[in-house]
Amino acid sequence: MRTPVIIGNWKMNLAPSEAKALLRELRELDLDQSVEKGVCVPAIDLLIAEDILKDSDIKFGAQNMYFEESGAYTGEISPTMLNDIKADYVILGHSERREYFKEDDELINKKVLSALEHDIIPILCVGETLEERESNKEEEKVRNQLEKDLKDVKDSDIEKVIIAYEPIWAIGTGKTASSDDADCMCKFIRDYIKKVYGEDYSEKIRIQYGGSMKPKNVKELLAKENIDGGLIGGASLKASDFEQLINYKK
Ligand SMILES: O=C[C@H](O)COP(=O)(O)O
Repeated sequence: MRTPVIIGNWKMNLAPSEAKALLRELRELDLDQSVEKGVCVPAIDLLIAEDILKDSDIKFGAQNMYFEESGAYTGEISPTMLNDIKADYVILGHSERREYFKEDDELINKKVLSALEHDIIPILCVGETLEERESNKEEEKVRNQLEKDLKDVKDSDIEKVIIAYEPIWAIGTGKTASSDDADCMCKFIRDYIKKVYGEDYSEKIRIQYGGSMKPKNVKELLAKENIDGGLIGGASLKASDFEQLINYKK
């Protein structure tokens, strides 16, 4: 039985004063304890998240990191810095990082391996563009990303990874993949893990859906066999929406 996992990705939103207010609101919510939950905040908000969430069961993490531990890498944060503040997660390979910051699979793979080596849970994002979907290339695209981004990830580490299937055309657009299509791609990912790592691991690994997941569609999406949670952008910025998402079983 996989524990559902719902994570907010704040993206480049909420300056420290706003972050403080939302985190304090989140901490006061009555959230379903059977759901793993967390927020991945901008780097400048990480210390605030550590402080405000420390006695709650809401975890937190970063939206990116570099793979080296320290050095002359202006503008980056490292896995050891995330360890120092006990961050639980790091989002890697988000389509916005791939598109706007030209991150390629080789770099993402180094980051995934580094996160695992430092006991930080990587939330690896994969997904196709609209053009790729319209030409029936979504499986090819996602398989290719998985092959490259998970290269050299050991059997003993694979179940720690969370994979987020995020069709790019559904991100921030209000268009959600149908629950059947989302489930079908999450199953495709699970089957890939089964082929490479075996059935045991494929049954344990958690696969999220991301792309305009909202209180109104969360129940239907998470009722699907292969969708174990959500990576939520816009709807994670409002406490009441985040509450409804986490409490989707109620
Ligand atoms: O990481 C989150 C996804 O990009 C989804 O964003 P969204 O919920 O605003 O569509």
